[in-house]
Amino acid sequence: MADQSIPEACTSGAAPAPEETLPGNGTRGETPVQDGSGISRRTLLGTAGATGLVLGTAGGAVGYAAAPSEATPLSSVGADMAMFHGKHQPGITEGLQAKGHLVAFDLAAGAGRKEAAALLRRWSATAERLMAGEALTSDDTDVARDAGPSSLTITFGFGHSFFARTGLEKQRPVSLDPLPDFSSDHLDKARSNGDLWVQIGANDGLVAFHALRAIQKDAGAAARIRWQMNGFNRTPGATAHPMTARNLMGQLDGTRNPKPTDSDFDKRIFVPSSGSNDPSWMANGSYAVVRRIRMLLDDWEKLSLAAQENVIGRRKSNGAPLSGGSETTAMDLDKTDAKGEYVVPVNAHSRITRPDQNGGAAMLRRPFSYHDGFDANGVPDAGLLFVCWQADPLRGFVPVQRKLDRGDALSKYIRHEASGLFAVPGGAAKGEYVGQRLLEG
Ligand SMILES: C=CC1=C(C)c2cc3[nH]c(cc4nc(cc5[nH]c(cc1n2)c(C)c5CCC(=O)O)C(CCC(=O)O)=C4C)c(C)c3C=C
Ligand SMILES: [Fe+2]
Repeated sequence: MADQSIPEACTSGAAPAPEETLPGNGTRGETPVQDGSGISRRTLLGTAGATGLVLGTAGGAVGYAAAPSEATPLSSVGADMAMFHGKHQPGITEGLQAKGHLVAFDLAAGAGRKEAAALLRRWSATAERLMAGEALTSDDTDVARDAGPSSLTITFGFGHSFFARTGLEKQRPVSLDPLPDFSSDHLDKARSNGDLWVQIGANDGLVAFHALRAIQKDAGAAARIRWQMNGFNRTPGATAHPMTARNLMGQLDGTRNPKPTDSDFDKRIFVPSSGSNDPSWMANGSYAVVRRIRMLLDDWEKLSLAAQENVIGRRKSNGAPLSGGSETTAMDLDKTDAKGEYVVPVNAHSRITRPDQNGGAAMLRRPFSYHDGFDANGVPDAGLLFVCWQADPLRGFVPVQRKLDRGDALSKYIRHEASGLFAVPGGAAKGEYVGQRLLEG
């Protein structure tokens, strides 16, 4: 298939054109740029190639301009912009970004609801500016200058412990109850959970770091970093056509992700505005399960290609099911070989994770790969920052992970080392900050 795992549904047009540049150090970022046909600039560029220069009405889209004369012309990679305001927070349905930072904070001793509200207000203002490709209002470090918005997204969530710290226990969703223990867990508590969670993604490493640093500085005395993880994916635009991303085992990973065009997508991924057990402040929100999953690459890479393909149940080259066809062909679970054995083994990861094998359980996987160096013996500390999104973790991640725990062929080659579960509220309306309905409700 020639489709990326997650369509770039929420990406707007591009950075503002030069004539939209504001005096001072900011650019006006709220208006997606459209050509006369109403097609966003991103759509046009998608056919022209992702590295082409973005031409605006006055000659070129610009990012981070101190003054028009200093504006840097951007390619579509730099100009692409996700919207901060909306029904859902950004960073859930957009395509995978090249760089990611996952960071959890704990509120400082003495910080409560008031300080948390002020922090979310600061964070939201920062996210809105940076996602629009604007500089910070004060003390900007210039790290992201010249790079444009680069599809930056900043997403905020609340962990189970946040609610007792802020006296908001009555507002804590039942879905935030701790995940069950799984027999294969090797979890490091210091790198798990946290009061607050921030996911930063961008298609430029400097833009992502700049956002991370700004978010950390905004925390001030109100919250301290509990853990931080850094990840990456293939740079969008590296291939002529969008393709499903590969992970560090070399597999196409994301083929069977739910698509925003699926009729039941919203129901599976987002909390409805009414009719669920969730508190009203979670309307249009989602639950993120975060797992740092180390890949035992030295063992994995010793396997033959055929053995690797049996572990997943798909061809490594093109992601096609072992039962035949191409990446998008439906898997034939009943197909047998000459010996009468299933061609997709009974413990193949792709067989046992399917919604139809798990009471309909589905999730949107939006991971980053990570590599944190090699140990003294040359063993890589590398794997997947597995982030999955669902309306209800008890009907998404939990049943599937239970199943994997009982007999996934992949489990010999991975180790779950950290875990988090976060309630990610719906998007902020104009003039609102993320989580306002919880903190001021
Ligand atoms: C509990 C949920 C899951 C964990 C943990 C998980 C880890 C994990 N997965 C891969 C690689 C692949 N996963 C694939 C499919 C797939 N995986 C899950 C869930 C978890 N994976 C689901 C729900 C699915 C889709 C099932 C379906 O609907 O058919 C695939 C196949 C291609 C694809 O569909 O994406 C690969 C490859 C790794 C390497 C990994 C841990 C490191
Ligand atoms: Fe998987």
